[in-house]
Amino acid sequence: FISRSPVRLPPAGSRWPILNRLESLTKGKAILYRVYQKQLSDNKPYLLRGIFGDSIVLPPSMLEWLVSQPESHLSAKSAQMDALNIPLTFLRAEIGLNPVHEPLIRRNLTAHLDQITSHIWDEVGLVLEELWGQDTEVWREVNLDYTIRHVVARASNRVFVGGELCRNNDYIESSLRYVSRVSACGLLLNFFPSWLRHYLGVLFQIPIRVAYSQCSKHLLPIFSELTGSEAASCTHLFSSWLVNNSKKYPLSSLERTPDYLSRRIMALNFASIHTTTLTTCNLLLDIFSDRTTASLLRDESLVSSASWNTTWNRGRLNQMLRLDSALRESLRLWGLVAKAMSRKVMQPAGIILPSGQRLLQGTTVCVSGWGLHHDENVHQQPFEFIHDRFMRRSTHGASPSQEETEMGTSAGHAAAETDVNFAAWGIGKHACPGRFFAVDLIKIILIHVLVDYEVELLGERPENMWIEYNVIPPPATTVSIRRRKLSV
Ligand code: HEM
Repeated sequence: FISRSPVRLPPAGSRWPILNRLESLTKGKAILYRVYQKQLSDNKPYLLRGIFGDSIVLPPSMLEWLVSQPESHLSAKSAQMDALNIPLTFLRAEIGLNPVHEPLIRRNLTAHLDQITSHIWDEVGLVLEELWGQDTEVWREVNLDYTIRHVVARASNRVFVGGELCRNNDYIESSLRYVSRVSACGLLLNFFPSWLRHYLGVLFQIPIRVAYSQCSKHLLPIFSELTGSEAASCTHLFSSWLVNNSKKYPLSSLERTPDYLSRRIMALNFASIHTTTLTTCNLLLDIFSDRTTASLLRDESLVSSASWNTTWNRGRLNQMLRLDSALRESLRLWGLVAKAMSRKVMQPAGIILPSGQRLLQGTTVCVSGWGLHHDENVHQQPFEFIHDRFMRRSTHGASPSQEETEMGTSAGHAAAETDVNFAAWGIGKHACPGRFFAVDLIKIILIHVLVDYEVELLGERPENMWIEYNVIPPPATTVSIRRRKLSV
């Protein structure tokens, strides 16, 4: 039986929409988990009301169906554009509507990771030294979110725009301001009805415009130079791939101007800085809350340093199976996808779910990523951080082959792998294209911290914060650190 009319779905929390929205502010985790548990037995979709908008949570059994739907039926792009009001906050809708930077991330960035590993290694070392210092005697208290955010911004921009600009403080500070203003304004606009957002958007855009103009002061000359030359030469920089490929992709002449190309770099900054910072902070908090884990991971880093010396490539990073597993485990516990794989119904006639219910055009659907990642039928002790949970074959006997190591594909699950029980990167064709870069960058940051610094163990893992259905490490968390003495 297929229902042709939209069906009223059971609400995920209280029956009163307003109470439900307010509840979502503080009880997002509980609501998502409860819905998931109910869905394991009743297999029904639920209506999830939130302060930033409503969506339908599909049962885990419909995950594969969700992934298999074409973009013309269930659109990931439109859901992303709506969630952050991208046409208003990115200032130019084309950047979101025509995301040519995505194939460049998939092809060029991922293909060049081997060559850029050593640049990222150097940059992370430099910026950590600036922010965490070189004093081997005195302990100092550093704010984790602030310092890691700067490390991520510098190292990412080393690859996006090169060594000179990434070390320009004004550019990095303006980029960080741009990124946080886009997220804050994008989310805040969701408080208002859609007809009002367009008008309010003009006001909300002012601080974003100011931050962008501060960034573009630095970016425009780079793109003017690159677009003026025959072929942008540097093969390791995203900005040159963008210019070299701008004729290949369907870009209007306007979109090929330095201004639009600069805006694409800011879109990359937006995609990479928050996500990578929060993931790195979560991992650091997980590791430094447990003495044994911290010491096992440090030992692994030291063994790697002893056998690879100064060589930095992906083979080296992929061999650090313990660190790889710890990262995947931290993403499982705290992944930014508590509400995962949001998609918007595009067809005017709506869409019919496998359960026979019809959802109207414009509805947003998702799955409970939090439930999926904490399902005890899939993961034993799902609320515990077990750093070697995903450790691959070499520890259980056979060593992975050289090829498997280099590809990061030896049996088990590598941190960047997607699968139906792991939604931290999304699943299917919209799975995060920057995940291979992000994983390498996070590992490099961790190795620097483990080898170069002493970090005082945290008494217990600081509680993460829930803001509606989003979970983040507490931004005020500090850790006590000092530089390690060089062992002679
Ligand atoms: C630890 C860091 C990161 C996490 C946890 C993360 C997570 C995600 C997730 C969950 C999605 C949505 C997938 C979906 O809807 O199915 C996504 C999409 C995306 N991410 Fe990442 N990401 C990270 C880093 C990055 C970096 C460094 C870049 C760029 C270099 C990037 C670029 C993108 C882009 C362009 C998309 C949109 C893909 C599409 O819609 O087809 N991400 N990411």
